Amino acid sequence: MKLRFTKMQGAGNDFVVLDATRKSLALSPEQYRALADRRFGVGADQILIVGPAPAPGVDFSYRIVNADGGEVEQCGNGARCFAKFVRDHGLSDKDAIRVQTLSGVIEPRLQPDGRVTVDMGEPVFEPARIPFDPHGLQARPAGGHEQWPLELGGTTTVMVAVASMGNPHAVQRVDNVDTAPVAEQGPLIEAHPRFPRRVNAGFMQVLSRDHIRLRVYERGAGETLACGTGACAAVVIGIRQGWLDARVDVDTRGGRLSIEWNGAGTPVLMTGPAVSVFEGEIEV
Ligand SMILES: N[C@H](CCC[C@H](N)C(=O)O)C(=O)O
Repeated sequence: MKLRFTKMQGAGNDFVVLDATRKSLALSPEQYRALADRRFGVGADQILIVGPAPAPGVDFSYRIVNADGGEVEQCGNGARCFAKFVRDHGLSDKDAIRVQTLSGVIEPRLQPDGRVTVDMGEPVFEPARIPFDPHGLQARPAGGHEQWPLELGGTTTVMVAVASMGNPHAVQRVDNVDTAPVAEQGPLIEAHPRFPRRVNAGFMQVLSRDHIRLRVYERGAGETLACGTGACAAVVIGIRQGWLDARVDVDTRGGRLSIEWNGAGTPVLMTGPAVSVFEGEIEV
């Protein structure tokens, strides 16, 4: 099958974007993996499939498939690229675009400076809704801002806090993201049995109450240069732990994301770049 695609990136998290607004697309996990392959295909962390409005009151749908071929619930950097894609391709002239994802409706808004702000909805912290199985673990400190001891085998136990932005995140605070054991611990956390749907593993360095550095070993993609939902998860966790204020700049290896959260009952707002790199055609 010949496919037209747009290659995009948001803070270095890169995507193959497919337009399924006029004609539905049903690719297999193998075909998605082939598209994402950085040697034999286009290369991407995720594939984004833009579809028509599934219901009144929503402008589009948008599906996300990780490089490993698995479909997932949400993608923050992808949401910004989605919004730029539909504007660049004349599919919408709106500034604020309501889009249905597997984890609900989100609303990216194109800003005059070219960045995109996304209302990512409210974070979730209850373990069962992450999902995370804390059975037999003692949270520290007990109470609303708990961290959990996660055994990684051998003598290594790390303290993680968990959150969902529609997709699951386990975040640990580290002294320096440059020396954090992302390559060693990332895969162990991602596939840890206490996360029945696996998990994105975040490593957060707190520089000040409004500035952090972050690396994320993503579920189904490995370490990416940036993770939008990971930045949201790290900030809301940092706010609950008392380390951060409501507005935080998140420096990732691929660029800066700005996150705002004003506490329980309010949505997380994420602002960052969205860039089209090239258009192409490929046989899959
Ligand atoms: N790997 C993620 C999906 C992509 C999220 C990330 N690229 C973002 O910008 O939020 C997961 O399996 O939940």
